[in-house]
Amino acid sequence: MSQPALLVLEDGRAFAGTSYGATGSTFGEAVFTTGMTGYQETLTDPSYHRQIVTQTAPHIGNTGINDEDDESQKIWVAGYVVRDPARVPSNWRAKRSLDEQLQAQNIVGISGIDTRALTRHLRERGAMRAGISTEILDAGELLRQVLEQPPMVGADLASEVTTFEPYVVPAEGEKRFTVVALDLGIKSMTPKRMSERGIEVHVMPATTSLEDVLAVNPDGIFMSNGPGDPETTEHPTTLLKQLLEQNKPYFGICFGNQVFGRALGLGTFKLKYGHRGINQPVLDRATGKVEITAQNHGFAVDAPIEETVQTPYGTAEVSHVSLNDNVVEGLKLTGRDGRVLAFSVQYHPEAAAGPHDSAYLFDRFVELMEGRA
Ligand SMILES: NC(=O)CC[C@H](N)C(=O)O
Repeated sequence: MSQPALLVLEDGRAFAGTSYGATGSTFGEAVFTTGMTGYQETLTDPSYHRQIVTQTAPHIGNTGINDEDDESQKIWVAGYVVRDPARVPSNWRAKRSLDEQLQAQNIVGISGIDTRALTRHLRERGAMRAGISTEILDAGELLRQVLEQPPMVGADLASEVTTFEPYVVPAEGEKRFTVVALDLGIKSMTPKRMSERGIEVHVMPATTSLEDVLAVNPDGIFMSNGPGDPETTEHPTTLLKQLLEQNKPYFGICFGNQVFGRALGLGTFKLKYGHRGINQPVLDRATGKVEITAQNHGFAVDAPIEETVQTPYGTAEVSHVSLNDNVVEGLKLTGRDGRVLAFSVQYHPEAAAGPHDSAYLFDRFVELMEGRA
């Protein structure tokens, strides 16, 4: 049964609506995503841990929930904000409604609010802490609790989403390469995209030691997407520095781009409201081609776009930029031998959900390993 629900932002702006999914109270960073489709992949992306996600698309839930498209074992968003939920889901793969799935996983949501006004507010004021409740309908009291929550800046969250035990995703067809994928919040489509290319992927916990990485004799190293502030990635950053020192080819996605930036000595910083959606234009600076990409990031690498950066491992440069706001969307490192050693992107070539324009990056990783095999 739907009940009254309240959403309060940390600056006091409040939206009254109707409960969606589970009842109760929840807190997190309020962000918005512009994806018209792909809500199942969004909800189950571990990078959304501790975030209250607003969908700018007004109709959500139309295709229900299926048993194939989850990007991890569960829904990670802290809360969910939808304008107008589908009353009757309809899709040949649907097994249940989104509302039922949110309830089953105890995810508190709110519907029936003006998500356009909320999005415009977040664009103007920036992503901020928020709370949704069906129990505390007094805005002042809910605000008091919102202000007690920890901010996203400084949040070390990879340890809360990473796998406890290593596991192997076998290569499809003939095995060509072995890759260690450090799981900072990995989406299941990422190892799949590698295994399709003959890569045996050893997914390992975020705290894995250099010895344990080298024990499987990897041809390449991968670091995944993940939640939280990249300034807290001390262990993965140190590990990556050691692996670059040993000339191990590297590919990183999203958090893996930020870890790479930090390993190269660059800084990271929080964007005002981030990039989230599956319609984000990115320029490949080497080819001049534009890709439409899937994105979900609130932080970015601080690097000079027109200049190269000298690092202990070779020369680094910005390979991709956002065409919306010029934010760094990719990095490339040319090793001391003059060949590309490592690269990463801030966006999501695994495209789950999202357009497949950037799938070539997985091929580029294969080429990188071929060149160094
Ligand atoms: N999807 C991700 O890997 C996000 C990385 C990081 N947590 C950010 O918000 O920028």
